[in-house]
Amino acid sequence: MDSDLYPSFRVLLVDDEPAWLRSLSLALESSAGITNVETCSDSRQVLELMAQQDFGLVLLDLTMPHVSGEELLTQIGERYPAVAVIVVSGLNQVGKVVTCMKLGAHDYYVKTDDEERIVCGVVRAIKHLELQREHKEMTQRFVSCELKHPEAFSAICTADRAMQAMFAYIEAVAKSPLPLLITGESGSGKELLAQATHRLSGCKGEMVAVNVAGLDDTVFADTLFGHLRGAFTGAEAVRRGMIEAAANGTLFLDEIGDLSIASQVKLLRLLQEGEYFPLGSDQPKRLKARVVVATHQNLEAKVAEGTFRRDLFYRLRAHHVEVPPLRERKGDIPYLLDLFLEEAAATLSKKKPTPPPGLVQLLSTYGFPGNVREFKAMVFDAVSTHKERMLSMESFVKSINASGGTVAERVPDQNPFASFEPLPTFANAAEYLLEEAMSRAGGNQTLAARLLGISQPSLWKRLKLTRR
Ligand SMILES: Nc1ncnc2c1ncn2[C@@H]1O[C@H](COP(=O)(O)OP(=O)(O)OP(=O)(O)O)[C@@H](O)[C@H]1O
Repeated sequence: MDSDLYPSFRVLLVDDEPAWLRSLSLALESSAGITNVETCSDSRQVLELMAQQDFGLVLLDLTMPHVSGEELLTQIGERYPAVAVIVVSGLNQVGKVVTCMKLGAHDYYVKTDDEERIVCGVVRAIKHLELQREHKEMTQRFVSCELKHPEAFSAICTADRAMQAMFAYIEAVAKSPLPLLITGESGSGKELLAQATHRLSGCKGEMVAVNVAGLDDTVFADTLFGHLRGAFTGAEAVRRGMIEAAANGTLFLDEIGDLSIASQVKLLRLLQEGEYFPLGSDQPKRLKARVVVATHQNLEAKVAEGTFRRDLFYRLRAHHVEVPPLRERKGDIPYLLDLFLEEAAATLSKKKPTPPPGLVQLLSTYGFPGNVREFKAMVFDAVSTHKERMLSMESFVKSINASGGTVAERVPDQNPFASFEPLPTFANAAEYLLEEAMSRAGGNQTLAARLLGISQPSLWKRLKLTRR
């Protein structure tokens, strides 16, 4: 990109009249030095162009053949919420202006307006976007810095770099009024992160958690919005909704990926309009809570298959963190083991047991489909049944085998045989592998078998063959 171009992002002018496009680009350049401009006279090409280049601002005509300006405005708003759109139309109608502003237009000008006015509006929009980009960059810079409030994350035990970066991001966006989406596998710690976000938000109210999975649409509306007395048969008293309970605090909606389409519409309207009606009331109430949502589902895939609304998805992921599964942060295993041994011993009024040598290595070979929750339950189970000073490996091996014994995927970065010339024979390679596994497992056959992803009898047979 030519650094002499202004602004740093591209500005797209869309109009079916090439003469108007030429005249407007000339005015932008001569009056305001705006040179980073692209023009497009075919509305069908707009989204394709936007997918290819970094546009920050679009000047959009409304009445065009093929795709109308209003339709484009909607699609740009959905796909590129950070891009500002200024409508420049021949239509001088208040109704049109209101519709466009509702669809998310940044500003509206009539073509007959003084050209200078339009240029000034574009300059203002560019300044606004530059500030926004600067803010975003600052936020990203925060991510690499140390935490200002590590105590907010004290309940989350981790030494993982990706987790630390996520904490820094959460610190940077915790005070934002926009929603935060927390994704990650079940049991990976999403609710703990929601609590940390609430603590950092500085909000005086409570964090109110609602698990929306399995709520039918009426129960969802009643739970969130509440109702007046007599709103429906059986509504004998006023019910305060969870939104009100979370006023000046955080409304945490868990399992958002399971929300029915009808309830998705209600949630979208709540976020768009910032107000809601308790059932049976025609008096709107304001949403005064920060909304944080979580799911273990892949929302992008759900949007693609049509079971989650695209517009709601974009609204919810104004800020987004993805919690890595435990198998991708194995370095946390010894710390979590120590924490859970301590917690289990305290809960069960026992002395904290010593973990057997090789336990961390055994656990590192396991994929933990249930993540930290599963690990915690495993440790509590082992501590509750143990009798000696040293914890037995047996309970862990049983738990792993009972869950199907998934061995974590371990693909070496490089083929270890790539540099061999000549190649070892199959028997030689197997022998070296067995020897290495036994040495790493400290002679423990159960562990060595897990390291190799084979059963213990199968390991025993192979050892017998090689030792002949
Ligand atoms: N890093 C961690 N340190 C200590 N405890 C943790 C950690 N991560 C998770 N836990 C514990 O694991 C359990 C599950 O955590 P949490 O409920 O936050 O997971 P989740 O991702 O919200 O699960 P779900 O998707 O099922 O709602 C809780 O008991 C929590 O305290």
